[in-house]
Amino acid sequence: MWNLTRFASSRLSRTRRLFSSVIPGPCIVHKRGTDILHDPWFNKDTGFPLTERDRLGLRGLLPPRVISFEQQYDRFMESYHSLEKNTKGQPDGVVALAKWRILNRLHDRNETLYYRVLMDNIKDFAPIIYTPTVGLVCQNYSGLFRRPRGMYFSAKDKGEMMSMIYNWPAQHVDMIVLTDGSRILGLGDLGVQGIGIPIGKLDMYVAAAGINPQHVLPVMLDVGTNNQKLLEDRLYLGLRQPRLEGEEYLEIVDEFIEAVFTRWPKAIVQFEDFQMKWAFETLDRYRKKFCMFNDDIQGTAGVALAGLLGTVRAQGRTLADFPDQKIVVVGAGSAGLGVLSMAVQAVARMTGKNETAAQNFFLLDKDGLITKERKNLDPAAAPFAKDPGQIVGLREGASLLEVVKKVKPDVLLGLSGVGGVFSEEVLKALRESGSTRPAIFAMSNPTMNAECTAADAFKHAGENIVFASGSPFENINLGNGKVGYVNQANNMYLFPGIGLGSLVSGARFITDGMLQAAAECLASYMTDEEIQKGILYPSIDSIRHITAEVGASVLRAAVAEEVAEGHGDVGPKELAHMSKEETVEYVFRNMWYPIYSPLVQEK
Ligand SMILES: NC(=O)c1ccc[n+]([C@@H]2O[C@H](COP(=O)([O-])OP(=O)(O)OC[C@H]3O[C@@H](n4cnc5c(N)ncnc54)[C@H](O)[C@@H]3O)[C@@H](O)[C@H]2O)c1
Ligand SMILES: O=C(O)C[C@H](O)C(=O)O
Ligand SMILES: [Mg+2]
Repeated sequence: MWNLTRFASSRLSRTRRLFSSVIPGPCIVHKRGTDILHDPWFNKDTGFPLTERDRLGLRGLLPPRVISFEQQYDRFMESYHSLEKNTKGQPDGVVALAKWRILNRLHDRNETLYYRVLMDNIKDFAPIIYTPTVGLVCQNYSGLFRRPRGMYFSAKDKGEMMSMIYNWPAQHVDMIVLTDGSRILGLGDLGVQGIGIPIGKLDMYVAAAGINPQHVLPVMLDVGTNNQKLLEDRLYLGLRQPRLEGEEYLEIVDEFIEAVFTRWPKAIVQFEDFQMKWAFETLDRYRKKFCMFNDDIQGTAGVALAGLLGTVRAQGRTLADFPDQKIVVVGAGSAGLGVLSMAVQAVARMTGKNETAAQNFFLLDKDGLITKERKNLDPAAAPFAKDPGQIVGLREGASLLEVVKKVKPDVLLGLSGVGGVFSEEVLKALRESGSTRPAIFAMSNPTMNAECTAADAFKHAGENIVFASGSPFENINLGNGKVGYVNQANNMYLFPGIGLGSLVSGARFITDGMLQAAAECLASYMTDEEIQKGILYPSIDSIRHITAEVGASVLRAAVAEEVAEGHGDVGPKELAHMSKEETVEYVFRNMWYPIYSPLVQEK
């Protein structure tokens, strides 16, 4: 691990020093008067200095007193805290949506202030703009909709996308997160309402990776929905038609991809929350041609692998013992299969044997244990299908409880989207597994879809477990001063660094080596002391720091694999000559930091 000062606290003065070299130079805004006040990219509200009020036609459009950024910040936080106080005792969903609304209003009004409060309070605000509240927002999006954000391409826009892409006001776009809304978290097909996910992911890109918010683009590809409830909802804002399938579907995605990379050839596209068949198909179709990745398959895999390697260390063993871990994966979808392939590749690298690399992994889907006897075995799951004879009595379709009792696994990893499948019996059976420190990864989102709660895990599987969930839970008080630590095993620890590293290296595409480098960086980030306590991932407070390190690892892998073409003034040769520390500094230097930049040139 590199010797960098942790970025644990985000108090402003320290952070400002770190970023002082990257404060953008004066930018000239061509707008005037109320057009500026209504543009969240440039708006400073009461913070416009007098010179800018004079020269941008703002005099008289604002109350006379100029309020400092810090005062504006405090004012927002005060109103946020009074909202917290006033909504105390109300149902969780009502409170969560009220918090989302107040943040969303700021987002729509003043992005600089919004991103500063988000960055500084990421632990409190991530659960609102990201999982779990973003799930509730998507479920209610048509009713909550006030102002559009991002772009919407629908099946009705066929043939028009190349011209539509030029409707986006920014000249320059770095990061695009794209969904078709077909598998939003564990909530299923939410059609056009899924746009909340790309918005939330890109908020994390700004907060964690320091991507300039003027250079991000959330995109919804609306090809219809198969959600009957939405089709019948009079408020539903998407196309009222069943989802396109087959070639018709792919033609829409192809057209969008062509339009995007024609206008912004250097952009990175993150595919998010596509149903499994299209997640794999589109990844296969585009990954060797464009700079894109699928977060649910590839980002999740790296985060899970880092957690699995951390688990071995938490058991007091060395990483060389990883191939001996017995791991049960529940959920054979895009995320579960992504995790398994990366973990099996890691075992194959460690042991030098491909044939036996999958032997300690057990895969279940909604029909139970997947074996070679499975009828209509999905080819993507086939490499992980068990030989029914491998463990006596382990039959095709065995239930999770049977599997846990027979296999006695070290790890139970859930990516099923089904809340509560790690039942009391299953957790108690895990307790009997004989593992020195069993691990439970209840990775499905949002909270109600988690395979079990943190409290149930510690209660039924024992206090000695390692626990991680996809959505946040509070740590568990185990009494006598002992804490059951709750990790958040969420792809947010990797996707911002994968995107950023690809961007600042100017990668032509995103290779397996780059993804592996990201996972290894995250895996090696934690100290032995932290790991012994059961802490597998960094605190979300240090997300910018870990993202810079991940980004730098991805960059170095891109250079090593000769896909880096350079970024801005920095060519591939310069990238290749950078030391490890220099790559981290370079990545930091490329991060945007939310402060008001001058909107007029000094006279
Ligand atoms: N924590 C993270 O970073 C992260 C990342 C990606 C996905 N996820 C979550 O993982 C979940 C699944 O995502 P996906 O893209 O793989 O979905 P998917 O629809 O592609 O796959 C779901 C899988 O779960 C299986 N399944 C359903 N019910 C089951 C049951 N009762 N027992 C066992 N298996 C069952 C299905 O057969 C299918 O194989 C979602 O809730 C998503 O939010 C979390
Ligand atoms: O969105 C998240 O929180 C993680 C993941 O991408 C998911 O689909 O659940
Ligand atoms: Mg996702």
